[in-house]
Amino acid sequence: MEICILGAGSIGSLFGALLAKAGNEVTLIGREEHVKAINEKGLRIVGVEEFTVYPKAVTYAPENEPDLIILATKSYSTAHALSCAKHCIGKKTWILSIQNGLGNEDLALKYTKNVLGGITTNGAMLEEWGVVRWTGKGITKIGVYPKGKNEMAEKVARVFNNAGIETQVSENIISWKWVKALVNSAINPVGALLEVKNGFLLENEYLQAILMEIVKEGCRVAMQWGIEFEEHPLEVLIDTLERTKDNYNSMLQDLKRGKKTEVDYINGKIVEYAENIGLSAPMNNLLWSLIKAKEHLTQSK
Ligand SMILES: NC(=O)C1=CN([C@@H]2O[C@H](COP(=O)(O)OP(=O)(O)OC[C@H]3O[C@@H](n4cnc5c(N)ncnc54)[C@H](O)[C@@H]3O)[C@@H](O)[C@H]2O)C=CC1
Ligand SMILES: CC(C)(CO)C(=O)C(=O)O
Repeated sequence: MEICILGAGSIGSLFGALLAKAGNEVTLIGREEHVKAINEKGLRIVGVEEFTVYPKAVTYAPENEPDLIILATKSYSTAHALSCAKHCIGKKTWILSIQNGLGNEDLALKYTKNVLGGITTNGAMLEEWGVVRWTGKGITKIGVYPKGKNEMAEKVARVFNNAGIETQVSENIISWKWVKALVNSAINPVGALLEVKNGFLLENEYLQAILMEIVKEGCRVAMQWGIEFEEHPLEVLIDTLERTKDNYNSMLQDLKRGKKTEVDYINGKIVEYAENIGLSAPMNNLLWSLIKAKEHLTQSK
């Protein structure tokens, strides 16, 4: 399969490397320094598996129209990335988002109806230009966005599974995007504000109760939008905390690096969806504001 990774950073490079290793025609589209390192020395994966591949790497989307574009930028870069790559979104091209947050697939729908939604619990971190650490093996769920399944979703899942990316097809992928967003809406801002590992949020009785109330607030919004959960978000919350107890969450990592976070596309989106139907989401609103304030604090240092 001919695949473009739009936003080849941590998770995008990991998926691109595994897909290239399995013989797919992969083009990574990413930052100049990372692209230069890959073209000079190849893309090296360390951690869960260790290998080096030599995929095509460019800083600008090529003219050819791939079978699949994997959207792997941070959510705040999605709109710009799609506008830069619109010339390679052909009639046969499908776009799959493996991003956290809500709304990325809706942005892709502005360019094509061929959109797959996705979530992944694989972990990846760019260690240095050209080198990505696969920090944790997880599972990936994909499906026609917002709901449904078709031959392309099944085909992409086969290609991913053949490449060692454990993948399941869901007929209700939007519910899984919401489950991930609800879990992130609790773990990420609270862990970021307290600057603690995910495991502390689980062990501390006060914090566990607060996280559950945050998730319940988001659940009420989701259900008003007709979202039907295949697994209850509270169960996924506890499972995630147990599975990632040694992690500093990505929002805290972004703040530590003085970077923007994805809070606008997690807690911010939950507030937006609530207000669109006349509800309020006060806990998400408070966390959204606190993280925005902390972004200003860390970016001004
Ligand atoms: N890193 C991880 O373990 C996981 C990340 N995710 C999600 O996946 C998404 C990506 O996360 P990371 O890979 O960690 O972020 P990252 O910041 O490591 O990678 C994103 C890359 O996109 C590039 N980019 C931005 N705009 C671009 C454009 N217009 N054209 C080409 N490249 C562009 C950036 O330079 C950056 O290298 C986020 O939504 C994140 O929440 C989900 C699961 C796990
Ligand atoms: C699941 C979790 C919370 C793992 O840390 C994550 O997705 C993140 O850090 O963004």
